[in-house]
Amino acid sequence: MNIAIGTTNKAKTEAVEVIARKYFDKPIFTCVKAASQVSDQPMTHEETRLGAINRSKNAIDETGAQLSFGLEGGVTEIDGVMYVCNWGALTVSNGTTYTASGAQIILPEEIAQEIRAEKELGPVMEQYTQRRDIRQGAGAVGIFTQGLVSRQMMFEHIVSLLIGQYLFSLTHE
Ligand SMILES: O=c1[nH]c(=O)c2ncn([C@@H]3O[C@H](COP(=O)(O)OP(=O)(O)OP(=O)(O)O)[C@@H](O)[C@H]3O)c2[nH]1
Ligand SMILES: [Mg+2]
Repeated sequence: MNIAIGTTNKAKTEAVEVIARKYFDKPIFTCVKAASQVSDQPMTHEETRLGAINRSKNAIDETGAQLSFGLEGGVTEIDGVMYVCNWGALTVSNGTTYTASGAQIILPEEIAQEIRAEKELGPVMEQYTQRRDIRQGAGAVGIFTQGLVSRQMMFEHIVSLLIGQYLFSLTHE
């Protein structure tokens, strides 16, 4: 099974590879920097979801794979409180696209203010933690849960939701 992943971010590619290996026979993964066609810092659920969908569609177009995953992180606000949010999309070569969203967690106000000032969360987290490339490791979700939930774990859950929908469709068409 040829599987495309619309990113080279390790937290995302590892999440897809760990879960997909459980359900597909000898999967072959191709990671491409697929365009999200949304801003580098999506600011709503709608924009984050669209970024995931676009990545999955662009990645399958670029690779000719049978399945393709797009994973996108963003933020959203409820009553003035900012949350990090996450969306995934799985596109099948027949054109069907499944979507699912993942965990959301409050961002400290000092971080939220930086995002409202149009900075990207990844670099803001590096500044906040004085650690490089948080975005490919623990992630903001990992930092603010004291390591209980890493960014990869969070994306593994979304990938399971996507593959589950795909497997359900195979038995209920
Ligand atoms: O450290 C982080 N921990 C997180 O939990 C998290 N969730 C979102 N973001 C950031 O929001 C922007 C869009 O996200 P994003 O989907 O484009 O991710 P990314 O840029 O890291 O990877 P990619 O674009 O190479 O696939 C990027 O600045 C991400 O760094 C996070 N950064
Ligand atoms: Mg990005």
